[in-house]
Amino acid sequence: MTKKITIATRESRLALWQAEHVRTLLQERGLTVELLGMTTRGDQILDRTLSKVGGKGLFVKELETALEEGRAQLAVHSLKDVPMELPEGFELAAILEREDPRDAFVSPRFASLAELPQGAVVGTSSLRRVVQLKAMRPDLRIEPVRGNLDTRLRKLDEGGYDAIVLAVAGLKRLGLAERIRACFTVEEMIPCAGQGALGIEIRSDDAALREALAPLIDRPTWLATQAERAVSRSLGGSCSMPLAAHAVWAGDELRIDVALGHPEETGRTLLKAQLGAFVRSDAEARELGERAAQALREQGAEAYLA
Ligand SMILES: NCc1[nH]cc(CCC(=O)O)c1CC(=O)O
Repeated sequence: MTKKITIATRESRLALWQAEHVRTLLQERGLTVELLGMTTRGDQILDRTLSKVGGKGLFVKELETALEEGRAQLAVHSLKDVPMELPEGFELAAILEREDPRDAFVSPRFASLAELPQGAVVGTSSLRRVVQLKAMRPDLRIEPVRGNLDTRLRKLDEGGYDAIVLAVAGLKRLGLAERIRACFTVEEMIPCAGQGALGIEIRSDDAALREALAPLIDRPTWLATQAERAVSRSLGGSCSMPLAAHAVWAGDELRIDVALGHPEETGRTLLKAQLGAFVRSDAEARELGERAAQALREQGAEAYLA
């Protein structure tokens, strides 16, 4: 592959960091890479709740059109924003080594969730975070906060919230780690499927590029996120549901933690399960995820799925 490769990317600071990161990795392998910045529908309507306007797929659609039209050859995504089923003709060619998958507690005044006074206002628009926060602290008032990372931090600093919850990985990538007051453990606040990992999407017919990207695949992350995404897919696949799924390796064993809350009655009992298996293949990883989804069903998940 001597041809130039173009990466289609959203223009948020986080998306650009991620695209630059992949550019550097490819340049280190001797490839010539440039970026094509694009504003997606998702970026244009950041003030409305995403689940109400069509979900996270809005962020990837325009990038896929650029791949389809040959204006770019690959797109870099936060894996957690990638729908469970990609459209016909596209695939994830690589998943990179996962960064810190935890969620962060960010506050100008309080050092941790435990220090928040009764009835404090916490900002998050993620239903997954809402249901887990309510399970820990039913007294909190949880308010939506939308926008990219810089916008959300600004809204916190302007005094609209006592604290907000954000992904550690995004804050670290943007050099904002000093804003983190405390990190939730992955058992306290189970991350969503794919959190902290980057996925590289290509056209399925681009075999040469698939081969060029293969060395970037981190096999442990690949298998762990296959299991996590299988949970979501098995329960109906919407990325806006209050579902958490996070898998970690303990030697050759992959252990997965899952949690499901109710999308409207967010204070309802959180369904939780923890399973493990020795996993060597994609099929075994997906089977673990499906068993975890089944464990949630046995606890009554159907009543929680709209
Ligand atoms: N939903 C937005 C989004 N997509 C990816 C990240 C951070 C990076 C990651 O988790 O991989 C964030 C910000 C956040 O959830 O706080």
